[in-house]
Amino acid sequence: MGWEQIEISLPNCSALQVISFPVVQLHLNRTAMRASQKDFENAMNQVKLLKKDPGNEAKLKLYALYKQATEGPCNMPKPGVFDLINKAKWDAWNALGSLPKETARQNYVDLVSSLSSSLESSSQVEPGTDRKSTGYETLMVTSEDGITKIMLNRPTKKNALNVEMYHEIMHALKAASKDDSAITVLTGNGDYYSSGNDLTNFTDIPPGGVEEKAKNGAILLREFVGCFIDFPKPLIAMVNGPAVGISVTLLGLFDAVYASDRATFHTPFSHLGQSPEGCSSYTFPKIMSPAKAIEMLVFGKKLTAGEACAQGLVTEVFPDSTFQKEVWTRLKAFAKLPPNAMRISKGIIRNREKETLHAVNAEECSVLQGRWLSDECMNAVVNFLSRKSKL
Ligand SMILES: CCCCCCCCCC/C=C\CC(=O)SCCNC(=O)CCNC(=O)[C@H](O)C(C)(C)COP(=O)(O)OP(=O)(O)OC[C@H]1O[C@@H](n2cnc3c(N)ncnc32)[C@H](O)[C@@H]1OP(=O)(O)O
Repeated sequence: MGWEQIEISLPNCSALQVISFPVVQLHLNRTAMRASQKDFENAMNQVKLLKKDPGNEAKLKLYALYKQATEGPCNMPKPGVFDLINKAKWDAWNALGSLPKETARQNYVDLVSSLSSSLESSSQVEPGTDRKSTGYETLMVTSEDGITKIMLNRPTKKNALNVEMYHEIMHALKAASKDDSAITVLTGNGDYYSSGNDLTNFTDIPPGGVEEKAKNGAILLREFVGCFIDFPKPLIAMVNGPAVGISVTLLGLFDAVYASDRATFHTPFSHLGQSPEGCSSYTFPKIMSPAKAIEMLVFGKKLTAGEACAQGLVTEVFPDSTFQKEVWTRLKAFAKLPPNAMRISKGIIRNREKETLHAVNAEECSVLQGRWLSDECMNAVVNFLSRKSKL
């Protein structure tokens, strides 16, 4: 059997997003199959024509089904823990166990067919989603009525923060600090506020290896959190849905946090082999008491919006059905207040803590740099990427 590999190039490429798709010339026994060779070949051609990224989970499933359909059960040695992409592919193939080749072939055809229709219909339902609308790839930034709104705009990825998004948020915050708006609002597009750090950030390892990756990650994170510490105007979070990881920890640096009653607040750092960031090791114990902070940051307790409000992390909770209307009405009223008075008052309240916050930020980033190199962290990332675990 002859076969070759092609790679589909996708926007926002990370290592896992260039998982190879197999293209084969098959010489299969038609009579033994439920899906014919022609169906299988058509399905493989259809994959190449997909206009939207089907996502890593689907790509791994396609890879695994293709291997199972053409070679049978996984017979390769298991890749090492740091070989993230090959390990994710191996895990996906191995998970199919002794699934018969014919069934794998049929499942491949069915999966491609469902992907083709769902990707087509989702692009009809949400035109513009995930597309550049304001010069940003991962954000929608608008400024009106004295309010600059920075909206995280990767709804299909639950607004996970990829490296590009970290850079774009820093850029947007710096621009907002200088524009003529009175207040700045951060919110999410879609059903999530944010699922936190994009775990595929861990996959494209530079020539300097994982150490260099971790070092660059710590530099990026320190600069990113620093922008929140230094932001001079009232900064408000509109938490429209569940929030995870760094999107939660940063809330301690906001001046008001309004949440939908659909929102939840989850910092599963120990589960991920990681440690707190966003200055939360300092702000959370102050906001909610050390014991409550430890429940969240060490034991990964997920809070409802009501619980987060009772503990002081959230300013006020609104029913999801009226969340947008009520909060925007309030924000528009805030934005009419004299901007200089608001900026100066925020400064008096926040400035004396700034030096401490920068020191905490530096320490948290340095600790995390070490954590990212640990087996605990690597295993958690691999497990998520190979779909063995979710929060
Ligand atoms: C070493 C270099 C580092 C460089 C970066 C430096 C800065 C890092 C600083 C911060 C470090 C850590 C802080 C954190 O934020 S830790 C928290 C990390 N987040 C998670 O662990 C969440 C993982 N996601 C999930 O558990 C689930 O997706 C969910 C959020 C519970 C939602 O589940 P669902 O069933 O409703 O939806 P699902 O199908 O899983 O998701 C839809 C698609 O979105 C993708 N996706 C969601 N969240 C993430 C994520 N955090 N990272 C990457 N991808 C994510 C998911 O994979 C689906 O994609 P696809 O359709 O399969 O392609």
